[in-house]
Amino acid sequence: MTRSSAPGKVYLFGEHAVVYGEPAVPCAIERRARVGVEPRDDATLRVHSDDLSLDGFTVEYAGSTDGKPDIDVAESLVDAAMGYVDEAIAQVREVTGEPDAGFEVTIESDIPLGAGLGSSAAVVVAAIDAATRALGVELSTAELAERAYQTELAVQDGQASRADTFCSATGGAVRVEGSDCRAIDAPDLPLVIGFDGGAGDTGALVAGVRQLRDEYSFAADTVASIGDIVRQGETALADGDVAELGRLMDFNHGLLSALGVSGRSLDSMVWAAREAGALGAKLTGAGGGGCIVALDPTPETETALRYLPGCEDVFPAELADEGVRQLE
Ligand SMILES: Nc1ncnc2c1ncn2[C@@H]1O[C@H](COP(=O)(O)OP(=O)(O)O)[C@@H](O)[C@H]1O
Ligand SMILES: C[C@@](O)(CCOP(=O)(O)O)CC(=O)O
Ligand SMILES: [Mg+2]
Repeated sequence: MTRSSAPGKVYLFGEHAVVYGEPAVPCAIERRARVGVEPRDDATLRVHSDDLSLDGFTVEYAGSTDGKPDIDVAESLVDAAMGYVDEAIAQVREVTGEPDAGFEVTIESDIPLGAGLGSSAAVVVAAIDAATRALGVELSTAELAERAYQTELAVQDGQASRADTFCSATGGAVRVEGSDCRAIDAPDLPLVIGFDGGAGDTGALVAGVRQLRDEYSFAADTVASIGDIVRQGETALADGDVAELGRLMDFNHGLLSALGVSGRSLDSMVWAAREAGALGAKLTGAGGGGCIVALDPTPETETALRYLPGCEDVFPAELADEGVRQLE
C-alpha cells in the first residue's frame, strides 16, 4: 500500500474571483485527507471511503471501467461524488503512461466534504501522489499541483483556479493569480472555523457566479473589487496588521454575499462571530453551506459559535506548514 496525505485550506481572501484571474490567498490547515492506494492486476478502480455518503448511504463504488454504482440516488449526486477521484486516477494514468492501471483506493479524511475547506483538493493531491508513487513515478510538487488542478478543472466543467490544489500540495499560506502560484509569509493568525454541518456544490456555485458576471457589469465589478481586497489584504498580511485583515475579511464576505454564494446559516455564523468581537469573519470556499472563518485572538468567537443553533462544529484552525506528505 502506498499512502499520502494532504491538507485542507481556508481562504483568507479571494475565492470565486480567483477563477477569473484575480489573486487569492488561501492557507493550508491541519486537517488532512489520507489516501492509500494498491495497484490492481486489472484496469478497475475501486474506491473505499467511509466519509462519502449520499442521502445517508455510504458508497463503495467501482469507477471508470465498471460504470456507475448501483445505488438509489440522483445520478448528478453520484457524478459529483465520484468525479474527483475518477479524474485524479485519469490524470495518473496519463502522466505515468499506463492507461490500463487499476487501483484499490482507500480514503480517510478529517475534512468535511463540500464545506469550503478544500476536501476535494486534498483528496485529489493525496490520491495522485500515492497512485503515481505506487507505479514508481515521482512527481515534483509543481507537477503534482498541476495534475491536481487539471483534475478540478475537468470536474468543475472547465471552471477552477489553481488555488486549492496548489495550497494543498505545498502547504503554508499561498498567493495564486492565474498560473502564478507562490508561497507567502503569513503571521500566526488566530483563525476560528465554524461549520454548519452543510455543504455546497462547488461546480454549481461557480457556474452561478459566472452567470451573474456575464449578465451584469456590476457583478463583474464586484469580482474585480474582491481582487482589490486581496491586494490590500496582502499589504495587511505583510504588515502583520490583524485588525485590518479582519475588516477586509468582513468586506470580502459582503461581496461574496452579493454574488449569491452565502446563505442563512453562513451569514448567521458570520454575525455571531462579529457580535462576539471577532476582528472579521467570512465564508470560506465555494459557499452555499459549510464553513466560515473568523479572526479572533480571544476565545469569545469559539464560545459564541459553540452555542449558536445551526453551528454543528467549531474549532481553531492551525496553519499547516507541510503540504503533501508521503506516509508509506
Ligand atoms: N473523504 C472523501 N472520500 C471521497 N471523496 C471525497 C472525500 N472528500 C472529498 N471528496 C470529493 O470531493 C467532493 C467535495 O468537493 P467540493 O465540492 O469541491 O467541496 P470542498 O472541496 O469544499 O470540500 C466530494 O463530492 C467528493 O467527490
Ligand atoms: C470557489 C473556488 O474559488 C474555491 C472552491 O473551494 P472549495 O472547493 O469550496 O473548498 C473555486 C476554485 O477556485 O476552483
Ligand atoms: Mg473543492
